[in-house]
Amino acid sequence: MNLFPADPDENLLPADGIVHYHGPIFPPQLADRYLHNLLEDIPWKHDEVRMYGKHITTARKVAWYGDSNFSYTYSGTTKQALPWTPELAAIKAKVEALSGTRFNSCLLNLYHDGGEGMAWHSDDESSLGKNTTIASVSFGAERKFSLKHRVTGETVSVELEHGSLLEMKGATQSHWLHCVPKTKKVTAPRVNLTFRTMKQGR
Ligand SMILES: O=C(O)CCC(=O)C(=O)O
Ligand SMILES: [Fe+2]
Repeated sequence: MNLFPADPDENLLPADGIVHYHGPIFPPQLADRYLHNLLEDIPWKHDEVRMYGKHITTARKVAWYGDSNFSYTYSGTTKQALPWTPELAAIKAKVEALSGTRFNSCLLNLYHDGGEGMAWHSDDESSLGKNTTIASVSFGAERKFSLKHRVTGETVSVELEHGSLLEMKGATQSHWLHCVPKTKKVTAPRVNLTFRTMKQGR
């Protein structure tokens, strides 16, 4: 739990980018319903990535949704976006209303427990464009989300609550890395949705 209610207008970063944490944006019962629906209905698959020339299958599972005819290439693999489910479309509409941004795709991540996380990275692929807004919605177990400045090494962390929204905007992806650290304390699953605006469908 965050001790103070989130202020969506407060910038969590001291410089070189904008991160707004809205806290929970769905009533708890609706957030529970979305979590169960996402766990059951999404065709979760292990992610295949190329790292240091090796083919790696991740422990966490992923799925990719978007407006029709999107394909997306990263780390040497090409993915085809699935069409929005009614629940994802509803979540997207709520996020678009709060952020004032339109999104055309979403990467879903399933962390089965605290033994799974995401390493330091930034979402700065050329397909996303510069100064893109990424809206991150979390359901299930609360996990720490950390940002680290590429040059100064300064870090900022926030606990992402069940049903919460975090926005990364402006120059954030150019100057800051982010990660979801592994933790022994968490034994329950978490689903994260990152809504993105890709430059074009192919
Ligand atoms: O799970 C999260 O909160 C972060 C996910 C993320 O950084 C990504 O999908 O690029
Ligand atoms: Fe990311």
